[in-house]
Amino acid sequence: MTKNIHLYHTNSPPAHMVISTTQEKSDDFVVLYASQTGNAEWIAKNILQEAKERGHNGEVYVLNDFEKVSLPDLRTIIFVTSNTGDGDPPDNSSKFWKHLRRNKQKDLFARARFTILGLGDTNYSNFNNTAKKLERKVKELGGTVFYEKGLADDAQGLEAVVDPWISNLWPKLADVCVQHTKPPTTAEPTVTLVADQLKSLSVAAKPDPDLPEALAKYLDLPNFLVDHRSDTEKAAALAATTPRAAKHKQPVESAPVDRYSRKSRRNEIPPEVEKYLDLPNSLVTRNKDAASAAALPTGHRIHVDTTALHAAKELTALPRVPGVVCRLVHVSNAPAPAPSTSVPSFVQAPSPIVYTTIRKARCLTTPDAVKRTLLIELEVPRGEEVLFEPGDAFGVLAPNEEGIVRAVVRRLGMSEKEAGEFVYRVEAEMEGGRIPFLTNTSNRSQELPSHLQRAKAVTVLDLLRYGVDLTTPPRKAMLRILAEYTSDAEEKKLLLFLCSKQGTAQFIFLRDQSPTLLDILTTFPTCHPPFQRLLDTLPAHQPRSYSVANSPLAHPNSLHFAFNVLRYTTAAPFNVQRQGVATPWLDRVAGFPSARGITQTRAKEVELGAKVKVPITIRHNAHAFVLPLDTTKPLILIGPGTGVAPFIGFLQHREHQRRIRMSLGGVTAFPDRDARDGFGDVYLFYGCRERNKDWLFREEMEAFVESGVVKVLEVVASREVAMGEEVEGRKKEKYVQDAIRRRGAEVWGLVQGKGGYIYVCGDTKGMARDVHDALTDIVCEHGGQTREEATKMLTGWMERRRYLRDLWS
Ligand SMILES: Cc1cc2nc3c(=O)[nH]c(=O)nc-3n(C[C@H](O)[C@H](O)[C@H](O)COP(=O)(O)O)c2cc1C
Repeated sequence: MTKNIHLYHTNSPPAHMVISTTQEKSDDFVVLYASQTGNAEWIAKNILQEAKERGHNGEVYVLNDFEKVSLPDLRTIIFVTSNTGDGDPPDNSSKFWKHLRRNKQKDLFARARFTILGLGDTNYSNFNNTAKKLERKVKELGGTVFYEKGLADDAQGLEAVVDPWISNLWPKLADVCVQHTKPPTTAEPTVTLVADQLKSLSVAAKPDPDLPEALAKYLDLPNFLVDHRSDTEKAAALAATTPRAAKHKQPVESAPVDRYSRKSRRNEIPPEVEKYLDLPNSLVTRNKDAASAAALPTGHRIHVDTTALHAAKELTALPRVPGVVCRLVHVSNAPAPAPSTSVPSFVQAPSPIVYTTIRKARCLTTPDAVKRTLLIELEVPRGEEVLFEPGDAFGVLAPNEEGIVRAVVRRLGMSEKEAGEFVYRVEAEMEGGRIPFLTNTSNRSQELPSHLQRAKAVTVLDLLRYGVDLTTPPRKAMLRILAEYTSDAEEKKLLLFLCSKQGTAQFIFLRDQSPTLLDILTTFPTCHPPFQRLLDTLPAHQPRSYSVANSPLAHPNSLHFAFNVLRYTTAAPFNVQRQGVATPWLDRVAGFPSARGITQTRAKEVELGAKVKVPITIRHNAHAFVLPLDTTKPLILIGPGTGVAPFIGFLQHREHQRRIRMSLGGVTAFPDRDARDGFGDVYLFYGCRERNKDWLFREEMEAFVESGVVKVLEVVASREVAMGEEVEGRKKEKYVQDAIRRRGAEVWGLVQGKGGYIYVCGDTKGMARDVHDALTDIVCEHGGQTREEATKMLTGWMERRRYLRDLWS
């Protein structure tokens, strides 16, 4: 049902009777957002909340809910949109975009003044394509821009653009939209630093046992903040500045240890109680994880250079403290959840979750390869139907690592019982003077972040395992919230510094260290946020997407996929071990030995039978990264590393199509052609580091060449080439784009002469751009076009879906 939001002052005529003038202020506004992984949603809701605090009336909707407002009647719109795929709009705006494509109303936005905040990533060549496209479209349909769009870059940290863009939005919004109440004075826009307080931040000389060796040499540099002081020294320094805070920060050495304190009670059961534990109805439960508690990860301390903090007299441009949104309500009569390996029901997936089993796992690289790549074959259970075609992807719903989950629980001071047995409901907060997002109070749960809206009976452990992202570096808003719960004045100041203008460089430096939530909490030991407050700002935990590497014609009930196991060490001098979420989990559940003890050769296969369940959700290809229907079209497949995985599916498919046609005696979908001529040439460009270590799918590729499915296979190995090495007077090829350039005349002939299709798949960092440049060169050289014409031609191929890319970073 269409809901008309109020567009005019109460004594104004209804919208459809009013001829708008550009000067006239609208009574309210809407924020329309599209978000794939939650950033745009979070920002959109925060914009609305702050606007309300500033006296504006407004509402927020996901773009696919556009029918809840009447688009032609909207007067002031703030769009916030991210991207997915190759500059494509997020899934939750697909209906809206379809509506725009079909729309016949040329003046759909004639009354609207609008602005756009785009969230993108410069690792992708179509940077912020959706925001740019949206702006063009809304202008075409009559909309006028009231504030220049902002294009934020996730590669640099969204905040660098988002924060100033939002700050500058307010006066512009006030020009076009009525402020019904006077905005309250915003709390704490600036923190003034007292010189004396800053002294306590200087570096002391005692080495920190946690400090990576490589860092030691920096310790004597002024202002490199690694705090080596003992707790006594710290407390003394603190007492000198803030007597109240010092009370909370007793030096460990001098504090009497109260073994019955709330804190020690959690991990230690007094011996006198121990003997009663096995009695039925004992009030104290044995902490089964007590023994392993010591083995939980402790988190890494992050490092911050405080030179700029010392130089600053004040901290400015601090984000406002985000509003309280989530409340955790204990559902007292709910039964404790049974232990389960299934994904909790509150988790929303784009398609129904299917529990597959791992049938086979194979390591595709040798133990000395730089990356470790696994191929996993999942079996879809009988009775479940998973329809897919080569080029589709699916999401794996892996939980956050259990050790990190438990360590966060411990760090937040929750007991095992509170976290694992108590059942909670996540509700939208109603109290504390918060201004609700929605005027219609009947469906308050919509104010919650989408990923928590169905959390009606959950445990804290399940929220931490499947609900929230614990590994993405924190947003500034998160640090701002954490500052509110930090008792030590120095730590608090440092948190505020990191979210301030003066701390911009250090915030970027912090992101480069890829800290997890646990690392942040470890770095700021006096920070004790309530768990529900973290729910307000932690991003949604996401299924991890993988391309299907098989054809349903070859393996109808299986899904194969290949991936690099993500484990790495951060750049020197930090050298911190990090790992991804889903790939180490898959590595473990697939039954391989741990990464440290890799012994298997690339040939080793693990047959697992039906032991392990992997929950998946199919994501159909929104951007048509699938084979063309006409099999006579030539294919140019470019996929270095695991980017080749979908092409293995393509080629299996082609192989089976050929077999089927042959077995039918050459009867094709195009009866005028003989089956043998019914398939276009296939060129496969593949890149690896060293052929004998990480040439993935080597046997398969060679077999495709043998059977004639692939006409040309080019394999380029980047680490087999020394700097500037030449062969026959030419630079030796290192990357796929080098081989593409060498075969430029053929590529041009296949695409332009025979209507061929180009597919590019893989990691975006540079590769997609380099391949794009090589293709531009080919069009110039072999097609006789200028660079500008070549760029236009490639854009045309993209629009006609003859040049397709499936990229990730
Ligand atoms: C699979 C994937 C594809 C993406 N494609 C693009 C792209 O083509 N262009 C771009 O500017 N940003 C791209 N991005 C970056 C997102 O727009 C950016 O990370 C944004 O912050 C995500 O916001 P959201 O959580 O609201 O979806 C992509 C991100 C992912 C994960």
